[in-house]
Amino acid sequence: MTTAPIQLDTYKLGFIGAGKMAESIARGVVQSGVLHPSRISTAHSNPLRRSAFESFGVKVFSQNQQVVEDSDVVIFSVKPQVVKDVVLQLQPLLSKKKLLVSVAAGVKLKDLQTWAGSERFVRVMPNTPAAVGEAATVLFFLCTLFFHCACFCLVMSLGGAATEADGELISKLFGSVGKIWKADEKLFDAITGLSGSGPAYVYIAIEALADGGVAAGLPRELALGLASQTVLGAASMVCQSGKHPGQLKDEVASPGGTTIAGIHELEKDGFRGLLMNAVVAAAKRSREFSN
Ligand SMILES: NC(=O)C1=CN([C@@H]2O[C@H](COP(=O)(O)OP(=O)(O)OC[C@H]3O[C@@H](n4cnc5c(N)ncnc54)[C@H](O)[C@@H]3O)[C@@H](O)[C@H]2O)C=CC1
Ligand SMILES: O=C(O)[C@@H]1CCC=N1
Repeated sequence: MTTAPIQLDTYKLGFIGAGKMAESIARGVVQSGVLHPSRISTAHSNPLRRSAFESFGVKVFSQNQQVVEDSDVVIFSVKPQVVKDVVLQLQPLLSKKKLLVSVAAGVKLKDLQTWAGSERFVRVMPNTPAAVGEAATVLFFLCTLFFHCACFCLVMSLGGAATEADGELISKLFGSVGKIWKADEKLFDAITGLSGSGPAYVYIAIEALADGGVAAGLPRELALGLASQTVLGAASMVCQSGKHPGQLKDEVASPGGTTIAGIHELEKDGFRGLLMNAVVAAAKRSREFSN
């Protein structure tokens, strides 16, 4: 049975779970111009959550069912602990005409498809810098085997009812709020521990760098501005220079200078190991969410 294509220029997007991740995606998508806010909806009973979305033109219903009925693409953005109940509750409305997406950490695609009674499901691991168009997003979807122009095209994997066009739609949507990658689902826990949770590690680093500036005598506002711009600049150098971060680090550390004195302190206290441990621990926690 062929899957009805979703019209790129008219489809409507709904979020089940109007929280921080949903808001970040919605803000980024609207900011990018890919979707007008009138084509986006969600539902919440909390006035603060409602006004957060209504403030940039998103329609806020009172019930999840209304969101599903109003949407062609439905993003499940509730916590992993509740996603099963939420999908099961909405299952009667999740027709094959709708493209379903989950951003929930650790929840496996096969389980999502079972609960939804639909294989037209895509797993996505974004992060909150989507709100400013700088997300790191990874996609995984099972796609049907199909022949295209007499050549054989095996996209990702077999068995799903998501189509290549569905994958292109999701790639365009999340590509509008940052960079996208595709990866096998078995990597998703590690991906979640690194890029899903990673912004929080960097926020702590920025806060600590600013505290260091204050400890060295800087006014708080100047210290925070310098810390955040330094991290933004360093990340931009890695993304744009094509150089390895180790080389970029060596380019800053002058012999007998200030930087190597600071690096020595970091290395003495296991800075690298601490960051590695954070990613590994978050990936482990993500694995705990799967059935
Ligand atoms: N916050 C982040 O940086 C990231 C979050 N995620 C994933 O996104 C999902 C949401 O995470 P957050 O936005 O951080 O959590 P959140 O707690 O900010 O948002 C979840 C929202 O769902 C609502 N909710 C709870 N039960 C509901 C129900 N039955 N029907 C409708 N809404 C319901 C809650 O009131 C809350 O507003 C999680 O699965 C998480 O793993 C993925 C990547 C990054
Ligand atoms: O902390 C969490 O569980 C979510 C998933 C990745 C980032 N935030």
